[in-house]
Amino acid sequence: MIEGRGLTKIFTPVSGKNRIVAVDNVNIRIKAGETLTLVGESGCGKSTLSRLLLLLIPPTRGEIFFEGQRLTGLKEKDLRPIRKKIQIVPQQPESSLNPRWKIADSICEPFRIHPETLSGRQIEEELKRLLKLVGLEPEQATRYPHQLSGGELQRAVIARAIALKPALLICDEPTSMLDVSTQASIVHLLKTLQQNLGCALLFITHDQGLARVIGDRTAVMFAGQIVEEGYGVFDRPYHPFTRKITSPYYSGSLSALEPQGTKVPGSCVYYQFCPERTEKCLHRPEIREYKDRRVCCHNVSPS
Ligand SMILES: Nc1ncnc2c1ncn2[C@@H]1O[C@H](COP(=O)(O)OP(=O)(O)OP(=O)(O)O)[C@@H](O)[C@H]1O
Repeated sequence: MIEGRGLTKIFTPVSGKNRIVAVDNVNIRIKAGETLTLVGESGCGKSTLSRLLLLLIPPTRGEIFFEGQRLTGLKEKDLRPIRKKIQIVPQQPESSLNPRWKIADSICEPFRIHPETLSGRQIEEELKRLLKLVGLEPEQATRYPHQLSGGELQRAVIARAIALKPALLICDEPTSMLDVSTQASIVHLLKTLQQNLGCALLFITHDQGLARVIGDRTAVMFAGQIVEEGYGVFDRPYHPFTRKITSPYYSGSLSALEPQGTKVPGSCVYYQFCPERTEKCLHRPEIREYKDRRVCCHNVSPS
């Protein structure tokens, strides 16, 4: 349904020095109705990859296809109908809702942006349906964002995101600002909605525990690259980085990675930290199929 080929995003500061390769030659594919969990530590490029797929920023290199249509290079007017089909549930619901608007107005915003979808009376009916779907009371929709809890706000944002019946819902750390019990109810809601609507879900998180709960296919990102992708990634990690982060001794932060030497330009992105590196790793590996996986490592060794 959506596919990124060779996606690369390089941010260049005004000074022109110290360019940041936020996403580095990523191939990603999400099929209709499936869930892909994208997991990786802070700063590895997860949000940048999601912004590329949402067509919010152009790739430096690479192409995006949606339902077989090549999107890169399309004019804005041609992208408009596609934008409706790819929606986001962001990390901080309050910053994506207008504080001066009632919740109902925010939820119905997509119908104003795309007036060809619904009008007048239909919008009122649809609002009632959306509120019910996400578990909000009609009375809560008459309030302003500061009058709702974090979990309620996230439900409102989800209602807005599904209003136009998207084919792909990108959830960028949607529960990281919520307490544990609210997290669980929002994850449950997203999975239920996905089943009911039949949309695909790209669930981005740095929380491995959450990624395990979401299940399905998982992609592990490190330094702008997808280093491993497939089913059962956490139970049977193939890549040394996945093995490191799934080890019971991993503290859950990149600072726990111990450099084994200095960075070598052109080497594998994990070379500096990899205890299993060999001479071959001085040359960057391509991601390749291995049994039920795609792994970016010269020394793939299933555990
Ligand atoms: N607009 C930008 N200009 C310059 N650098 C950027 C920009 N956006 C992101 N970056 C850099 O790109 C890298 C990847 O950032 P990104 O936000 O995609 O990571 P992330 O994995 O989503 O992190 P987090 O989990 O903390 O949100 C980081 O080094 C970040 O500082």
